[in-house]
Amino acid sequence: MNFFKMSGSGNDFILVDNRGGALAEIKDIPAFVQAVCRRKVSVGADGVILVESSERADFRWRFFNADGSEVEMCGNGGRCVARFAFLQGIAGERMSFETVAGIIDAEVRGDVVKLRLTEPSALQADRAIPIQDEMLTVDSLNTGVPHVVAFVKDLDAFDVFRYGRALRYSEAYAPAGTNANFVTVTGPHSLSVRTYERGVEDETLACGTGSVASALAAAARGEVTSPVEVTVRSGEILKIHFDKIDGAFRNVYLEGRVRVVYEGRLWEEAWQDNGY
Ligand SMILES: N[C@@H](CCC[C@H](N)C(=O)O)C(=O)O
Repeated sequence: MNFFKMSGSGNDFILVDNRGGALAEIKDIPAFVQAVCRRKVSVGADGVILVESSERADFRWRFFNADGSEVEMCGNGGRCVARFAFLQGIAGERMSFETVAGIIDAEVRGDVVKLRLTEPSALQADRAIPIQDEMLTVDSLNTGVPHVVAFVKDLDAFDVFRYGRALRYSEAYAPAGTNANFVTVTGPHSLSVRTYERGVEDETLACGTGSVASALAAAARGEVTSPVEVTVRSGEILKIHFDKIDGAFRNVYLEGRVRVVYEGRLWEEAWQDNGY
């Protein structure tokens, strides 16, 4: 099975063109995803992206987190799949693709990809969530997948794993759970963000929809205005553009660099008997 390994600002993915049935022999796709995403004994990735045919857009995708869960959307994965589709001749520089969250428009310019995301949900501000013996105040919104955003003073020293995991499994967000973003505002158009991702169950080096959620939460507080540059854990910068119309966020774009790491052929040993 041929595949690409790509990185969207540090969020890394395995991409397979499944339009011709490359995965037809795989009976349990979530188990396959868990196996190939396992680092050190297989390819290793934060998720797997399957490109399939669509009657409504240039293609449709299925997006799986590393734990095998299939979710509605992924911003960095969406940027990777757009460049993949362009490089593979599946779509031109401007394209649209179908996701569970809705149709996403994308534009590829060299290694920079810009997505127009679906409309975000209304933001719910200042909810106090109990975490062991403390309360953490968060904003929440859905930018394709669910996110909470907490503003913190010392982002480098912050225990993203501990608080992120507690929020992800908090009863307040059950049963779906949530991704959790920790944010410091660094200027009127800039933020630093660290994200604990549901389905990876760890901090990742970048999260596109999380960066967007963070920018919108900061804008709702009047701390930033569009465009917003978000520095993610990898050190790369994601650019977020949006309009704020009567208090609601519209025309939300996510832009940044996408790297093709390698292309190759998966051997069966990549997903068989490697611990799953
Ligand atoms: N990394 C992604 C988000 C992927 C999905 C997320 N882990 C979830 O389960 O909601 C992004 O770049 O947006």
